[in-house]
Amino acid sequence: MSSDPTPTPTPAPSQDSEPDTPNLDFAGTTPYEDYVKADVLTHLQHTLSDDPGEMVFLVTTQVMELWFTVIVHEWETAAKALQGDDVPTAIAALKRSVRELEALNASWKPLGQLTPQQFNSYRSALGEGSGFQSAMYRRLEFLLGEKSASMLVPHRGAPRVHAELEKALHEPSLYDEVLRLLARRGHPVPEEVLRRDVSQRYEPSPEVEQVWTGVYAGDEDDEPARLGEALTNVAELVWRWRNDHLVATRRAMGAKAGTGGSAGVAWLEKRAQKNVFPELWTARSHV
Ligand code: HEM
Ligand SMILES: N[C@@H](CC(=O)c1ccccc1NC=O)C(=O)O
Repeated sequence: MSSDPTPTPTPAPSQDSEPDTPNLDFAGTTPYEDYVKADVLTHLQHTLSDDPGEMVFLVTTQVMELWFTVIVHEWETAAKALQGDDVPTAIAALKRSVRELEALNASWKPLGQLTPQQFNSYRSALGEGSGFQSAMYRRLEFLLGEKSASMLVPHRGAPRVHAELEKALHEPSLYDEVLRLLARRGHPVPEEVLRRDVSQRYEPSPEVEQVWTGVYAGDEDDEPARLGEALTNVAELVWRWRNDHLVATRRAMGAKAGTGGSAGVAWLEKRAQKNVFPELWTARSHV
């Protein structure tokens, strides 16, 4: 009734009256924070200079470290699946890693056109720091077959990192697992390849090249052929990362020596020349 003297109660600002508004009321930290650890992640940006351009250099490096971590996870999933003869699971993980490699490579954008003057504004603050000392990148290279015991040396002072890398050094690479699977499927992979010391760098073999030639000449829908194409996509995108890094470095510092103690661009050029999964490329000449 309009004559009712009782005042209309103001609606309580609770979610009951507005079912579409987000929940604002948490006793402790938000479930988002508990899951994402955004507060930790967004307070790890300790720049070393006063140059405003250093922030994006540091964050890009951190973002790339996170992508390396995801990609290593996918390749370890793929390697384990291959060990269990589960090719579809391996291919699914490799396909995810291809999208992730594309996102990784896209993150070169902010650093791709640094001038020497811009890079110099904070370069000296980096001291002897270098991406060469990235343990996660090293695990990624190890999974591709680029094994090298000397790459563990910089990590002697960090026991957890060293132990993880040492384990990765002695485990078969993703490519070793692929070749073992092909052998189990009746492809003539030589014994010396199957029994190789997996802690050593993988060296291309003419017999393995022949195996891939046979796979490529066969049914394209067969699991080995689909695996070969997924691996070729991975190889191309890793090569692209190395090349984008090389060109960014050439633009930012020319032929100066690297902070990591290498010759810089000349050293990176040599590494970018190498094909990932070499026989997947050379076999194509024989199909
Ligand atoms: C303009 C930016 C960059 C320049 C000028 C540059 C320069 C270099 C140079 C000269 C090297 C050779 C090693 C040495 O330091 O002596 C190197 C290695 C390396 N850098 Fe960078 N870098 C840049 C950005 C990045 C970023 C954003 C990452 C991401 C993590 C990164 C990761 C690496 C890795 C993993 C290596 C070792 C490569 C290998 O072992 O083959 N770099 N970089
Ligand atoms: N190696 C670079 C420095 C550099 O780019 C860097 C330094 C610290 C952490 C990551 C880096 N990225 C790649 O090496 C240089 O020689 O200037």
